[in-house]
Amino acid sequence: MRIEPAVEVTGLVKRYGTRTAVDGMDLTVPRGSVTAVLGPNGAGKTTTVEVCEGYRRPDGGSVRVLGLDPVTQGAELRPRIGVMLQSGGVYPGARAAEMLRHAATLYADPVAPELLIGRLGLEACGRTPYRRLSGGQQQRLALAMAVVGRPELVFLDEPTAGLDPQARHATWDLVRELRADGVTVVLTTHYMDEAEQLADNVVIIDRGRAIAEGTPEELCRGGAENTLRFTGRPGLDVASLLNALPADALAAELTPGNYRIEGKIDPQLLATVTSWCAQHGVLPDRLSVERRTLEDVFLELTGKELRA
Ligand SMILES: Nc1ncnc2c1ncn2[C@@H]1O[C@H](COP(=O)(O)OP(=O)(O)OP(=O)(O)O)[C@@H](O)[C@H]1O
Repeated sequence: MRIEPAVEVTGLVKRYGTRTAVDGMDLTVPRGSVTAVLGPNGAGKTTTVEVCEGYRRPDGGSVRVLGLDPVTQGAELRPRIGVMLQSGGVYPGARAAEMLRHAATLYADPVAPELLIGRLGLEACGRTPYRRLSGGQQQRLALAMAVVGRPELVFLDEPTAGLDPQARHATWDLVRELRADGVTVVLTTHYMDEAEQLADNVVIIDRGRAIAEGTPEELCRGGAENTLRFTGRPGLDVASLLNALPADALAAELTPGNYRIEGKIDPQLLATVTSWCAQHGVLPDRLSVERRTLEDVFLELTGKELRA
């Protein structure tokens, strides 16, 4: 028997006036997984997630969330999902702890609000009105609100954007616990390490469609196993470097001053590169042999860095 995915988006189209924000999106989120949706600014991540949450009506295609249509069956769906929006949706004068306690009363079997307040380091701001919380505190409160009802499925839109490292790790731990409890998590993120750390499944989207999907390992497996990277002055003569390398090697200046060589990276190739650098008066300020990362895959597929 086919186990129905938590989210199944097929051929989704969403327009804002004449602008097509989502243009034939296919997205499947298996139950119990953490799925990270990665994409450059404006790729359509938030719009896709908002359609799944029932906040926006699709202009085409089909969307099923926990087997339900978010538009026509929203009332049935909403109590079963948790939503953390990028911003808004909150009365600015309400106090943090009151809001969370109130949210908890709306559910049959909520998580104790005090537990979440402790876990997310919000103890100091329980009596603070929402509008006076720092950006990071507002975000952690939004996360607490999203999970307080013990949802089956949680949507987190850039949950750790702008958080300090401690709050970021607290958020990651919470996501791992949700997953261990069988909760399905869909998160959008600009952080590759977040996707690598948390996601079972990564979907890369660009210009309103999914362009690649798989586990982080699967996505990184294609192409060369190792890369050699170095940082030097921008605009080095890559064609000349390529001439010095074995025929099957690739070299590119990925972003100004950041060079990458792919191929069979062995001690001989390393010596060739450093000798080329010496001949051209280049002292790399960083030189390393690394595995291909999600960032590389992303850059190859979209031609863009996540954060410009
Ligand atoms: N309410 C709106 N009205 C008009 N255009 C919109 C609206 N919301 C989004 N857009 C446009 O739709 C496109 C997709 O936006 P969306 O916010 O879904 O992308 P995103 O991938 O979440 O981007 P980001 O990473 O910057 O949050 C963008 O071109 C954006 O300018």
